[in-house]
Amino acid sequence: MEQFATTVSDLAQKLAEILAEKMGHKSTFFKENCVPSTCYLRMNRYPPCPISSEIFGLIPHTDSDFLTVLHQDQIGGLQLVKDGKWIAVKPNPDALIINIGDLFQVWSNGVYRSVEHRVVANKKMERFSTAYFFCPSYDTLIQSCVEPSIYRRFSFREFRQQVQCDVKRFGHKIGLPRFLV
Ligand SMILES: O=C(O)CCC(=O)C(=O)O
Ligand SMILES: [Fe+2]
Repeated sequence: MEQFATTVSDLAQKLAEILAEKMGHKSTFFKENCVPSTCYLRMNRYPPCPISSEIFGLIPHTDSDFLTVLHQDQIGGLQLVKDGKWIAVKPNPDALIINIGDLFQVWSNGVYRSVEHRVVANKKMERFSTAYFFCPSYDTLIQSCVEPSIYRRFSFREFRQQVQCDVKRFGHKIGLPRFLV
């Protein structure tokens, strides 16, 4: 697991740099602010669920990070929104899935989009996935790399606190719309 974390950590760093360069920014921002100690790994287990059409394995959400590197087993169940429709991601244990998170959407001023996704549990088989969340330190200021920005500047701490607060109050994350200018 440690080996996996080290490998995907390097991968996430490289991908962030490439995505930044594509926006015309050769930035040290990610190297300075998203270090292994501020990123984390989550191991997900989805028990079989005979009523999976009524209950989600994981409710629809966007990830609260810059990007997520995801490994899933052969069972399947991950779905994402494309052109307003839910589509299934083909399970492939030999591949990694890269999701753009909320922070890259802000940093790129909406050019890169944080993808909404969910997990539908399998009726008969349990499923496992491992997600690596590429995050900055809590004090890092998140802002667009171009002007005029559609989001106001905020710290990662403020973002996490707002998400937690909304989940407690409304039962779900509101996320980026809260930070529009
Ligand atoms: O299990 C999956 O395929 C997705 C996991 C996920 O979206 C998450 O942990 O945020
Ligand atoms: Fe996710």
